Amino acid sequence: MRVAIVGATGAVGHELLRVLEGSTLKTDDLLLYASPRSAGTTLPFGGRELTVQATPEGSIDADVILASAGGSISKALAPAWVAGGSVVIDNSSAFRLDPDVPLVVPEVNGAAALRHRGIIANPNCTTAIAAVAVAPLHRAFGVRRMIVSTYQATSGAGQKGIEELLAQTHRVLHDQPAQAEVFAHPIPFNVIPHIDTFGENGYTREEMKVVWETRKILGDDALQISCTAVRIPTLRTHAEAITLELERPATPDEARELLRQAAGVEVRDDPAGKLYPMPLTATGKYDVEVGRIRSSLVFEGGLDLFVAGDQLLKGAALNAVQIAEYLQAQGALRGRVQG
Ligand SMILES: NC(=O)C1=CN([C@@H]2O[C@H](COP(=O)(O)OP(=O)(O)OC[C@H]3O[C@@H](n4cnc5c(N)ncnc54)[C@H](OP(=O)(O)O)[C@@H]3O)[C@@H](O)[C@H]2O)C=CC1
Ligand SMILES: N[C@@H](CC(=O)OP(=O)(O)O)C(=O)O
Repeated sequence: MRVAIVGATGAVGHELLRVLEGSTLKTDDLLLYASPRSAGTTLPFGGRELTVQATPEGSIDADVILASAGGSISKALAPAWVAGGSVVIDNSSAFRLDPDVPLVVPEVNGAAALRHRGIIANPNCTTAIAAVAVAPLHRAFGVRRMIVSTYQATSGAGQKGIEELLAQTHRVLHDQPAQAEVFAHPIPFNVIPHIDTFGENGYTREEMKVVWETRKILGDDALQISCTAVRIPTLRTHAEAITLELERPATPDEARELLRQAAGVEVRDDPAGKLYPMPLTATGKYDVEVGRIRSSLVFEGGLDLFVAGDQLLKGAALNAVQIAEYLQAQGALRGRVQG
């Protein structure tokens, strides 16, 4: 099995390398690609240093391509990768809403991946993290309406987001002005309700991704969703407050019990013991933390919860590798016959 990572030097790319090292995916050979400026640099994998190459224009000789170099690269190059016989698992938003492209969170709708035509899309990070927590509740109680407020880490904007938070914080602490480049405003000691571009309905694209992509993953176009997406000055891991109106009433105990059995979820819910989801505890974890589970004061029989999930893992790299692992476990990912 030959695996390639396109965007290996980025925030998601680094995590792809780490996740692959511990993965059950049998990787005989790993090829690393990035922009021409990274060509010749090396990254550690399996005790060796692998050399990064400039991403070629055409096909790549790999069975699986894990793409995390942005939407424009995926849009331009994925058709050639597929024509060359590779299965592409794409972290960008380029193909997520394409009806011919499965949008997959393995714990929720893994079987959809089997219907791919060469490309499988990895969801938006905020969406994937919410889906892991909400899908079991949707199956059991039927979610009618879902209201989400997010607290998104700076690494959601990639490596440059991390660098901007660190550099600006240093400047602010030394009484120097912080110049915003990556984010719309200085991010240290601030929260910014603006991620991606604003649409005509007043919602941002990040917020609408949560609406569109959650419906596709849960296979429920009737689901009513509203989201407010906010950038906060953390380095890593997105948190989300989620309110659910349910078709069939659920108690917090029923929800906790259900979520304890759910794949990819860690119930962390003992407020008296100061135990609840937080970026500090969820960072580096494969499971999404879910807690603060309580009866909604607004929707009778509904629920309020708080989740925290490492968006570079479950929101990107881990989910992508889990899709490949799922395909392999189903016998749907065989090494190509080399000609
Ligand atoms: N960060 C996150 O939390 C999440 C990100 N994603 C998606 O994953 C993708 C990558 O994001 P992220 O890792 O954060 O971004 P980064 O900015 O950290 O990394 C971007 C990567 O793309 C490479 N790249 C840039 N331009 C080119 C080019 N012209 N040709 C080939 N490679 C190029 C970069 O290489 P170089 O180092 O050489 O510039 C780098 O490896 C995006 O589509 C993003 O939307 C999805 C979910 C979550
Ligand atoms: N937009 C997300 C991360 C991301 O890259 O999302 P998408 O893959 O949908 O563009 C954030 O900034 O936190």
